[in-house]
Amino acid sequence: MLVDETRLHIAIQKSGRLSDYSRGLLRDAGLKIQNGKNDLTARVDNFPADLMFVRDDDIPIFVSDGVCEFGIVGENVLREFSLGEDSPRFEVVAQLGFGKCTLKIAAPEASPYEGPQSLRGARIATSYPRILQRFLDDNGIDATVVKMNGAVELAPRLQIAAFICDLVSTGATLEANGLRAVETVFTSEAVLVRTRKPMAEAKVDQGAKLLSRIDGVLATKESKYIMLNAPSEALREITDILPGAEAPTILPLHGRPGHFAVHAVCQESVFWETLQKLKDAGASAILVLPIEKMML
Ligand SMILES: Nc1ncnc2c1ncn2[C@@H]1O[C@H](COP(=O)(O)OP(=O)(O)OP(=O)(O)O)[C@@H](O)[C@H]1O
Ligand SMILES: O=P(O)(O)OC[C@H]1O[C@H](OP(=O)(O)OP(=O)(O)O)[C@H](O)[C@@H]1O
Ligand SMILES: [Mg+2]
Repeated sequence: MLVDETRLHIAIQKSGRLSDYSRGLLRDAGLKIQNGKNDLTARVDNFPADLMFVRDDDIPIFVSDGVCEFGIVGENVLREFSLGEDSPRFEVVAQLGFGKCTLKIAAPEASPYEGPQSLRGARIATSYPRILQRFLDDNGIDATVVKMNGAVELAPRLQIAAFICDLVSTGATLEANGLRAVETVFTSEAVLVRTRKPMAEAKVDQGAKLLSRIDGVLATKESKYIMLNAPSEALREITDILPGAEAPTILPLHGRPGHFAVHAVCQESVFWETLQKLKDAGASAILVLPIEKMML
């Protein structure tokens, strides 16, 4: 499969925090993925692409080497990889809006903390030694980085280290382990990466198509189609209120002189407060519709 010069290879996490979102995104982009939970690859029936289901840590190297032209991975994993490479050969082509988390340094709840200087001479356990070391260097702190591959939150209790540096989203894991965040090191979300290694012309074209579809999927997530009626004197105020709408369509209403229908694609969230403002400005019959597909 890997020698096929016409099919794209896309690496996504096999099982973990990003797996379902990654599959969901590709499905929304129209790719029919057929495989069982234990398969390591899947052929896409209706697009010239094959999926590789791998550990997330392996995705940067696969994309950098060009074994896979695309990958979906957390910025945290990409950064850790990049800090160990002279010239990683990939580029981030889309921020995907899921897998949002923050790499934080945490300390036992009871221990005192007075800023980064409290880390001097301490042992800090992490699965992200390069990102942590860069943070320490940037802050002029001499500390010992202890590499752990998982269950990092246990390190203080096991007296392996006084501090940890791990991913946090809700904070529930820290709390369950009697820890509190003291420093923010790196903020991350899932991204789509593309190899910088030269690829066959057919793949360049297919890659552009894939990216255009994914951009469309991402755009529809926030976007809504708004329809409303309004008297001519309210049109200016109403079009100013519409969030992220460029060039709305304005059509005369049949049988109601001086009244118009306004149609617009809003590329920002439309909240109830916005609808109230539109109504107060004179709009009526306001409809907000989801957008299923969009090609920009
Ligand atoms: N609590 C969280 N909330 C949101 N996103 C997270 C969270 N924890 C991790 N992530 C993001 O999801 C990615 C995958 O996390 P996961 O815990 O599934 O990785 P893993 O255990 O290293 O999996 P693998 O077996 O693929 O190596 C992380 O690299 C990070 O970008
Ligand atoms: O702030 P929270 O919402 O509690 O999330 C943080 C936890 O999530 C991640 O682990 P995950 O649950 O993905 O398991 P893993 O350690 O096996 O990768 C991370 O390593 C933390 O342990
Ligand atoms: Mg991993």
